[in-house]
Amino acid sequence: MKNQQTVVAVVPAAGVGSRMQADRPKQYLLLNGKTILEHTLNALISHPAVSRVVVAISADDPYFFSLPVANAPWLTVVTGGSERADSVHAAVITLCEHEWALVHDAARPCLDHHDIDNLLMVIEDSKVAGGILATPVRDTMKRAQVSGGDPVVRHTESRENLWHALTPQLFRAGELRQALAEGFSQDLAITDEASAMEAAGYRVALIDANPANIKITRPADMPLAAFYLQQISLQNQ
Ligand SMILES: Nc1ccn([C@@H]2O[C@H](COP(=O)(O)OP(=O)(O)OP(=O)(O)O)[C@@H](O)[C@H]2O)c(=O)n1
Ligand SMILES: C[C@](O)(CO)[C@H](O)COP(=O)(O)O
Repeated sequence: MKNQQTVVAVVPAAGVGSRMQADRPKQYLLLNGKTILEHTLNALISHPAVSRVVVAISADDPYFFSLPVANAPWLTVVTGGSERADSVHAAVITLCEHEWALVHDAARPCLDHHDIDNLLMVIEDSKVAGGILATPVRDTMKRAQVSGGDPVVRHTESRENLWHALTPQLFRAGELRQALAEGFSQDLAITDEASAMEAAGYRVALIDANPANIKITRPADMPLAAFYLQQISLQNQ
């Protein structure tokens, strides 16, 4: 069937980056001479399996169209929404239903092609609807007791079979679009594509991935991401 193996990257880039406390949304902060968003778009479109990219930006984004990449023939721009899931949905509805949506945070520029290769293998796995890059939790996990003052430990959570979900997350566009719509209608907290797919009853593969694929969230993440980007650049030489 047409489009069954076509992979389209979907990049939610409409956030404000409030936790970064910068003078602009974090995806437009510079790392090693380029914006975080440019690094992320390049990491995706330079992979041979990625045919094109759909990026969701905020309606009042004053930065995006000043970037050289804004005129790329392989790039489609849509208007994002109030939550990340709304931005993803706005992009996914532009795909054909049998195309594969490779959804990846704009804020994760340290993505290497080896991890994309491993994730794409789920396309051949009939036992799952898709998959996500993830890393096993390393630290002891504490549940906090919130009682108005400084947080204190309520209890220690078991970290057995506990993983950090990363992105990209890969699903058929038609199934993901439907799962997101159902999640919206049920007021689900959809913080990643897999949570919508899980709620819709699909099996989702966990693909053990490079922990360098961090989501740039707070100022302390910037020097670490700069280092990881340099390491990826050296590996690709
Ligand atoms: N309404 C939104 C919110 C977030 N995102 C995107 O989703 C990704 C992951 O979200 P997060 O790291 O939370 O980014 P922000 O929401 O911008 O950060 P913060 O929560 O600190 O404001 C980011 O690339 C962000 O641009 C989006 O496209 N649309
Ligand atoms: C999608 C994600 O990056 C997986 O860990 C994460 O859920 C995004 O959360 P955020 O609060 O929108 O950054």
